[in-house]
Amino acid sequence: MDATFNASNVSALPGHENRRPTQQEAEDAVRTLIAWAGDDPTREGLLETPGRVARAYGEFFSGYGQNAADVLSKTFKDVGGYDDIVLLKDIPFHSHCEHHMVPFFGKAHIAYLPHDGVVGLSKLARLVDVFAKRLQTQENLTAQIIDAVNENLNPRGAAVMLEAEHMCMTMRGVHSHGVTTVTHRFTGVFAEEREERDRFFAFIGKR
Ligand SMILES: Nc1nc2c(ncn2[C@@H]2O[C@H](COP(=O)(O)OP(=O)(O)OP(=O)(O)O)[C@@H](O)[C@H]2O)c(=O)[nH]1
Ligand SMILES: [Zn+2]
Repeated sequence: MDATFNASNVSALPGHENRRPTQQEAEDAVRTLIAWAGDDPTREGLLETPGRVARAYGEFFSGYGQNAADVLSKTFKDVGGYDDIVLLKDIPFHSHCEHHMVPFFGKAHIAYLPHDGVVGLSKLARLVDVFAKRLQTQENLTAQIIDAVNENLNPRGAAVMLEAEHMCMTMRGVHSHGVTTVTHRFTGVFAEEREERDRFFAFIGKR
C-alpha cells in the first residue's frame, strides 16, 4: 500500500497535509472509536486491538495499492483461435460500502468476447479484488470492473453482474435481512445484441 499511496488523498485531513497518517495515528483513531463506542481501550482484551484493526484495514483496503493494468497486462493469443464467450461465474468478493464502512459481499460474474487474445482466468478474480478492496458502492464497483476489462483486453463485448448483501442494510438501519442487490453492465456486443445477453444470463443460471 505504501508504494502507491497518494498523498493528495489526505490533503484535506488536518495535520496530515501531503503525508499518509502513521500506523500510530491510525491506532490512536481506533482507540478513540473504542472509547466513543463506550468501552475502555486500556483494558487488557482491547490493548492489542488497535494494531490488529490497522493491519486488518491494510487487507480490507489493499486495492488502493494495486491497479488493473498490472493485473491484466499479460494476455495469451495461442488459444486455438477460440473467440467465443469466456465467462467466470460466482467469483466471491468482499468489499466495504463507502457510506458506513461496513462490508458488502457476494458474487461477481464476468464475461468477455475475446478480440486481442485472452487473459489468465485468475486475473479476472484478481481484478475484482483490485476494486473491491476499496471503499465502494456496488454500482461503482460494477462500472470499474467492466471499464478495466474493456480498457485492457479490448474485447468485442463485456458483461459484468454483481450480486451482494449489504451489512449496512442488515446489521443496522432498515435491518432488512436476505436482500440481494443486483447490478450489471453490458458493453459492445453484449449491449448491442439481446442474444448475447441471453447467453450470458443462461450461463450464469439466471434464465
Ligand atoms: N446505491 C447504493 N447505495 C448504497 C450502497 N451501499 C449502501 N448504500 C445506501 O446508502 C444510503 C445512505 O443513505 P443516508 O440516508 O445518507 O444514510 P443513512 O441514514 O445511514 O441511511 P439508512 O441506511 O437508510 O439508515 C443508504 O440507503 C444505504 O442503503 C451501494 O453500494 N449502492
Ligand atoms: Zn452502507
